[in-house]
Amino acid sequence: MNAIQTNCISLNVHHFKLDNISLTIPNQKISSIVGPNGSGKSTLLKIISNLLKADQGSVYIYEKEAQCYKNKEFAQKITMLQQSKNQLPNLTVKELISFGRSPYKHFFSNQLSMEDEQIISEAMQITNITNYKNRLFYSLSGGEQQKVRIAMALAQKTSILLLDEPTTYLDISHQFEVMELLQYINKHFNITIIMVLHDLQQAATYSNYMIALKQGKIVQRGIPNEVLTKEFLQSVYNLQARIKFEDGYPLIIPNIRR
Ligand SMILES: Nc1ncnc2c1ncn2[C@@H]1O[C@H](COP(=O)(O)OP(=O)(O)OP(=O)(O)O)[C@@H](O)[C@H]1O
Repeated sequence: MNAIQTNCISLNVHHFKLDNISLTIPNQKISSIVGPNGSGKSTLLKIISNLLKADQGSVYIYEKEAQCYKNKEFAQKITMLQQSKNQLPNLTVKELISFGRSPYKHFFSNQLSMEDEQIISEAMQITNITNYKNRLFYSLSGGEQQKVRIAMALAQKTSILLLDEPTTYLDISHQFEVMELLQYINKHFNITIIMVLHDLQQAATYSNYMIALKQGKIVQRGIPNEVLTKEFLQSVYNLQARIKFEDGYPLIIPNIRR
């Protein structure tokens, strides 16, 4: 079974059109959506996560149409971490993570159950942020904040996690820390991960499947080694470059005139 399937999704936003997107996202794998700025990656992620409604087409989550899920049921299946800039709530780390339990609460209950406490504590351990649990979220560094957001998503106990540019604004070591954490979550908890990434080297290294958009259309999809080629860089990014592998890691070396 696929985690997600979209059938002929289209959406017009002002001068932009997301055009006839049909794709399948494999279950329990890591998939990345790549493509130039403004190609429609975030828009596609928002449609999948029900934050935006397509003009045409349909989204299926585990073979059930997204529109047919009740809100709480949907929030127990899929969650999305949006781009992180300017989202600095005045809450402690633990308070923020406890919001991840909202889809499991009764209408009249605000109390955390023993089970909630255990799940929150486990989410903090996995992401290695237990020491910050009483710190105010806004006082943390960008890398620490991103781990808290991932912990909140883990506490939500969904089987699908969407992330829009999870490593933007992070230094190179925190970028790899986040990618390794996502890989760990995928492997140990079988969570399907779908992320929008700009770094093609990281996308190819950490993903099982890649989808490339350009001007609102899918232009490539497949396993990373087949997608990331010099022809792909030329046609999708208009970049002349060669790709070299060092210990299995792809290095994109642009043709720069010196
Ligand atoms: N609410 C909106 N109003 C007007 N235009 C929008 C809106 N949302 C998206 N767009 C336009 O749709 C196009 C695709 O945007 P989107 O954010 O999906 O691209 P992206 O591939 O994620 O870009 P980036 O890599 O720069 O984040 C852009 O041209 C953008 O300006």
